[in-house]
Amino acid sequence: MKAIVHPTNELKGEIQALSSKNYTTRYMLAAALAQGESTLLYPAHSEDSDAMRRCLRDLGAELHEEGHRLQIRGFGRNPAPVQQLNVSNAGAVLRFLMSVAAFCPDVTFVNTYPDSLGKRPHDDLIDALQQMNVKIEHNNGKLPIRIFGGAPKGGHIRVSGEVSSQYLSSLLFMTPLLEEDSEIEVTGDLKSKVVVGQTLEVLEQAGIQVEAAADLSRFRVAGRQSYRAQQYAVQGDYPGSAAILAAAAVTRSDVKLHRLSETSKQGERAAVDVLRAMGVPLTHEQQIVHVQGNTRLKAVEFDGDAFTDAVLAMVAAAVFAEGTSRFYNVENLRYKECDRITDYLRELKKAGADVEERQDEIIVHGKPEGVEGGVEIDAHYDHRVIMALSVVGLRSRKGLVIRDAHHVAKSYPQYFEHLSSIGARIELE
Ligand SMILES: O=C(O)C1=C[C@@H](OP(=O)(O)O)[C@@H](O)[C@H](O)C1
Ligand SMILES: C=C(OP(=O)(O)O)C(=O)O
Repeated sequence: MKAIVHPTNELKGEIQALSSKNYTTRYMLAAALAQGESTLLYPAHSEDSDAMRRCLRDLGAELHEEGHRLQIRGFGRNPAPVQQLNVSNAGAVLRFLMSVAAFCPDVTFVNTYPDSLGKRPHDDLIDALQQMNVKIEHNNGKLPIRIFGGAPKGGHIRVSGEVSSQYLSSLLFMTPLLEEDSEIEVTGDLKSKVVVGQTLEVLEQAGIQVEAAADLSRFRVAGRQSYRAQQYAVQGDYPGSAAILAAAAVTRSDVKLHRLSETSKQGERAAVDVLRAMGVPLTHEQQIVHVQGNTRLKAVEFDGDAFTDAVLAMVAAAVFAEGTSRFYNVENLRYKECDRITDYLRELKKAGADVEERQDEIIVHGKPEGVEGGVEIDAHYDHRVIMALSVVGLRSRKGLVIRDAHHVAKSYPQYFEHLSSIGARIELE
C-alpha cells in the first residue's frame, strides 16, 4: 500500500487513542502464565498483538474474544510442546516468548521478516537463557532461533541491558515460575529503563513479587510463584498517539486525543512535555490531550531514551522548529524495525529536512518555512518511520508518497483513518 500525504494546513477533531501495545502484550502474557481464566478489556488489535494471540494459542492458551473483551485461559508453567512459533515482526513478542519457550522441549522461532526482525540482535537474551540450562541454536544471535528447554534453572543470572530492555523484561516474566529463586543482575547501561517499570507494574497486578533495586540493576525473584488469573484494562497508547500529537503540533490545529492517562507509566507520555517545551499550545487534563497548534515550534534538547518509541515523531515535529534540536542517548534506535537513525534520517533528508546523525544522537536543524517534499519515501518495514514521515508530509510543499505504508499496521492499523478523520489529506492506494 502507498500512502500519498498531501500538504494540509489545518487539523481539527477528536480521536480515541488506540490501546497500548506494550500493556496488551504484557497482560496477554501474564494471563497465559496464569492457570485460570483472565480477561483483558480493550486489548490492542494490530499485527504485533495478533502475533501474541497466535503464539499464545499455539502454546496452549485458550482465547475467546468478543467486542472489547478478550478472555484467556492460561497454561501456567506448562505450555504445549509446540515445535514452531511465528512472531511476525514483533520484537517484544519474540523476546518475551523466548523465555516461555524455555519450558518447552524444542521450539523454533522462524524468520518471516528477514529484512527487519531478522536483522535484530537477541544475543544478550540467548546468553542469559544459556546460563539457565537452556540450550539454544541460533543464527549469530539472530532468527531463526531454536530453543531446547524443559528444565530451566534459576540462580544468579547476568543479562546485558545495553541493547534492549526486552531481554530483562522477558526474564522477569519467566523467573517467578522456576523452582529456584533467582537473582538477576543487569550489566551495562540499561536502555529503555522506563519500559521495565511497565513490566514491574503488570507483575505486581498479577500478584507476582519482585524485589527491584532502585536503579533497576538487580532483581530478586522468588521461585514457585503463580500468576493470578484476573481482569486487566488496557490503557491508551502513547507511542502511536505521539504521531497524531506531532501532526497537530506542526499544523494549525484544534485536536483532542482521549484516553491518555496523565499518570501512565509509559515513557512516551513525555511526548506531551516535549511538545510543550517546543512551545506548542496544549493542555493535558482528564485523560485528554488538547493541542491547539499555531505552526510555531521552538527547538529542544532531550534524552530520547526516556520516550524511545516517540522519538521519531518528536524529531518530525522538530523538523519545523526554529533552531537546532538534539535528541541524545538514542543509540538503541538502531536496533529496532530498521536502523531508526541512519534509515530514518535518509528518508527525512529526501523529504528536504536538514538532519545529522551521530552514533547515539539525532540533530535537527529546523526549517520553520517547511520542506520541499515531492519524493517517494521507503518505509523500511517500520511503522514509526511511516507515522513520522506522514507528519513531515503534511507540512511539505509537494506532499510525500510513503511506499509500503501498510506496515503501519504493526502497531496502529487505523492510523491513516484517524489522521484523515481530523482533516489530513491522505490517499491510500
Ligand atoms: O518492552 C516492550 O514492550 C518494549 C520495549 C522497547 O524496546 P527496547 O527495550 O528494545 O528499547 C520498545 O521500543 C518496544 O516498542 C516495546
Ligand atoms: C520497537 C518497537 O517494537 P518491538 O521492539 O516490539 O518490535 C516499536 O513498537 O516501536
